[in-house]
Amino acid sequence: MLTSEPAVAVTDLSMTYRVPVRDAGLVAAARSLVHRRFRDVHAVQNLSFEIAPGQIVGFLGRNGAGKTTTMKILAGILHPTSGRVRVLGEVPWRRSSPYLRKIALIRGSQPIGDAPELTVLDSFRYQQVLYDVEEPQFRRNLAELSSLLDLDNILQRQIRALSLGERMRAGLALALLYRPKVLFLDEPTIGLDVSAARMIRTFIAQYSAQTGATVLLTSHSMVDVETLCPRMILVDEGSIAFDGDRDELSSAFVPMKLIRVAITDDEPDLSAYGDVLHHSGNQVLLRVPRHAVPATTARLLSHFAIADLSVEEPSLENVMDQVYQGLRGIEGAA
Ligand SMILES: Nc1ncnc2c1ncn2[C@@H]1O[C@H](COP(=O)(O)OP(=O)(O)OP(=O)(O)O)[C@@H](O)[C@H]1O
Repeated sequence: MLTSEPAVAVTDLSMTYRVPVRDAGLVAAARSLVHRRFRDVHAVQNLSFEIAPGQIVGFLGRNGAGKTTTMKILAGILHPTSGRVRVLGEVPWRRSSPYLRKIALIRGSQPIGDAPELTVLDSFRYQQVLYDVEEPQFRRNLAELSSLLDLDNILQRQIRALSLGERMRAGLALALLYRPKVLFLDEPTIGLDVSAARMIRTFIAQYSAQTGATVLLTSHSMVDVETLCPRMILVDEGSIAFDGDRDELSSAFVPMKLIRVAITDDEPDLSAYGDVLHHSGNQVLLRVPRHAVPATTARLLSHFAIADLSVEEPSLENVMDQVYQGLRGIEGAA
C-alpha cells in the first residue's frame, strides 16, 4: 500500500495496434491495394500498477511484452485504446507543456534527438530554450551533468560524430537539463561497454537520490535491474505477471536455492543432499528445493565438519531465464 499520492498510477490500461496484413508475393501485394486486411495486436492489456514518488522500478518482460508501448503512453507519445493513467496527477497524452517539463523518456536505441549536425553544446542551448531553463540554472545543471557524465570533451563535437556511448551520455544529460521529476528509461545501457554502462547506472541512481525523481526502467541487462531496481514489475503479453522484489520473484518462480559448502573432509559425496552442481576438492555447490534448505543445512552441519556454508539465491539472470521459460511453457500449453 502506498502512503503518499503515487507519482505514476495506471489503471486497466490497454493498447491495441491495428496492423495491415497481406500474403507474400506480387499478386497478394496488388490485391492488398484493393482489399486491405487488418489484424489487432494487443500490446498492452488491462495493466494496473502504481509507483510511489522516488521509487526506481524495473519494468521487465520478454521481447514484445508491451514495455515500450507502455512507456510511450506514460510519456504522452501514444494515446491508449482504453484505461486511466495519471503521472504526477496529469494525463500524459494531453501533452500539456507543464507535464512535458516534468518528465523525460530516454531510449537507449535513440538516445539523442534529430539534429545530428548540431554540437552537443548547441543542443543543450536549444533544450534550454525549449524548456525555458533560466541561465543560472542552465549553467549549474550543465556543469553538474558534465562532471557526472564526463561530457567536457564532447561538448564542442557534432552529434553525428559521437559514438553510441557518447550519444547516450549526451542524451541523458540533455533530457535531465530541465530536472524532470519522472524518468522513463527504455534500455538505457543497450549496446554500451561495461564501464559506460556502469557510469550510466551510477548516474541514474545519483540523479534519483539527489532529486527524488521517480524512475521506471526497462532493461534486458540483469546488472541494471539488480543494481538499480528494488522493485520489479514483470509484464507478459501486455499483462502483469509479477510485481514485487527480487527475493519474492525468486521464490515465486524458482523453487530451488543453492547451498555452497566447504567441508573439512576431502572429497565428500553430497549427492544424497541435493543436486551437486559443482564439486572441487572440499568445496561443493548443491541445488536443493527451497523448502528443504533448513533441514538440509541442519543435516550437513550434524554429519560433517563444516569449514564454511552459505545459502544463495540463484542469479537474477538464472531466475529470469527460468521465469521466461515458464511463461513460454504456459503459452505453449494454452
Ligand atoms: N507501431 C506498432 N504497430 C504495430 N504493432 C506494434 C507497434 N509497436 C509495437 N507493436 C507490437 O506490440 C507488441 C508490444 O511491443 P513493445 O515494443 O511494446 O514490446 P517490448 O516489451 O518493448 O519489446 P522489446 O523488449 O523487444 O523492446 C509487439 O507484439 C509489437 O510487435
